[in-house]
Amino acid sequence: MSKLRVAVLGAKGRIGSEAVRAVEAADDLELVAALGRGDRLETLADTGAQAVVELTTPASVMGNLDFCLRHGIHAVVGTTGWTDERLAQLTAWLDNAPETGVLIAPNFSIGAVLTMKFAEQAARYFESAEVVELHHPNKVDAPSGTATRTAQLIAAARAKAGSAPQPDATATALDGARGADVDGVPVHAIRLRGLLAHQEVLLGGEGETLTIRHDSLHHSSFMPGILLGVRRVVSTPGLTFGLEHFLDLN
Ligand SMILES: NC(=O)C1=CN([C@@H]2O[C@H](COP(=O)(O)OP(=O)(O)OC[C@H]3O[C@@H](n4cnc5c(N)ncnc54)[C@H](OP(=O)(O)O)[C@@H]3O)[C@@H](O)[C@H]2O)C=CC1
Ligand SMILES: O=C(O)C1=N[C@H](C(=O)O)C[C@H](O)C1
Repeated sequence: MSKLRVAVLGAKGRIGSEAVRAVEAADDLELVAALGRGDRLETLADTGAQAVVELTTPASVMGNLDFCLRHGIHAVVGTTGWTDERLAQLTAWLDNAPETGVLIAPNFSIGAVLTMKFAEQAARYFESAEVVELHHPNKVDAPSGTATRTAQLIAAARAKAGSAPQPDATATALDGARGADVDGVPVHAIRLRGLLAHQEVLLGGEGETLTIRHDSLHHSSFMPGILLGVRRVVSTPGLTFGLEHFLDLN
């Protein structure tokens, strides 16, 4: 059977360089291009790439996806910075490329995906929910894509259950003291040398709290999810948001 032809964008970055090694090591995949900033995107078409792994920056991702979709190249996207406006633009591009698939995964690690799932399940049982994400200090965006998605899932679950607004008597606060407000869920971002990617979801009810914590200790934690995404996206046209859709979670 012929190997799936895969390219990595952001190939010299922290996660991109690990993804290059993971694709090279996979028996069923062939790395046909490993591109960094300034490299010609035409290389993707020239090398016959069938799927791209996009691991660049929020400033670069849209231009790269525009090129991929105009050339019918499937994409697995780990890059963060997704807004409603960006998703609408991507959906419009996909409408013109109905056979092409795009997976956007706020987090490729199984533990982080489960953290989001557990938080979503637990949200309606607690009065209070806050998210704390902790990352290496080289990260350019805050809060993290994972924390934003987690807060959105919590907020949607609370809204569906008819939960009351969260209790919070704060009357005065320094800017940022209560974190970023993501659909009514406070999200706090910590940047600390020595860390990689970590998250705590804190839930509070009468007389009890529940803390769900996940730690990515090495970029290798993201690789099984990236490889699964590549294998599945080529037969999944349209937009898939979240790796959970490619996992057998119920
Ligand atoms: N979904 C997930 O599970 C994960 C997602 N991420 C996300 O992936 C992204 C990358 O993270 P990280 O590796 O830490 O960041 P890095 O800054 O280490 O890597 C990004 C790389 O992309 C390069 N780059 C920038 N623009 C382009 C372009 N147009 N074409 C090709 N390459 C480009 C950068 O080059 P230069 O240095 O010259 O700017 C850099 O080498 C972030 O958005 C991060 O949040 C990270 C880990 C896990
Ligand atoms: O920049 C990172 O490192 C990470 N980015 C993603 C995010 O913003 O959620 C995933 C993971 O947290 C690592």
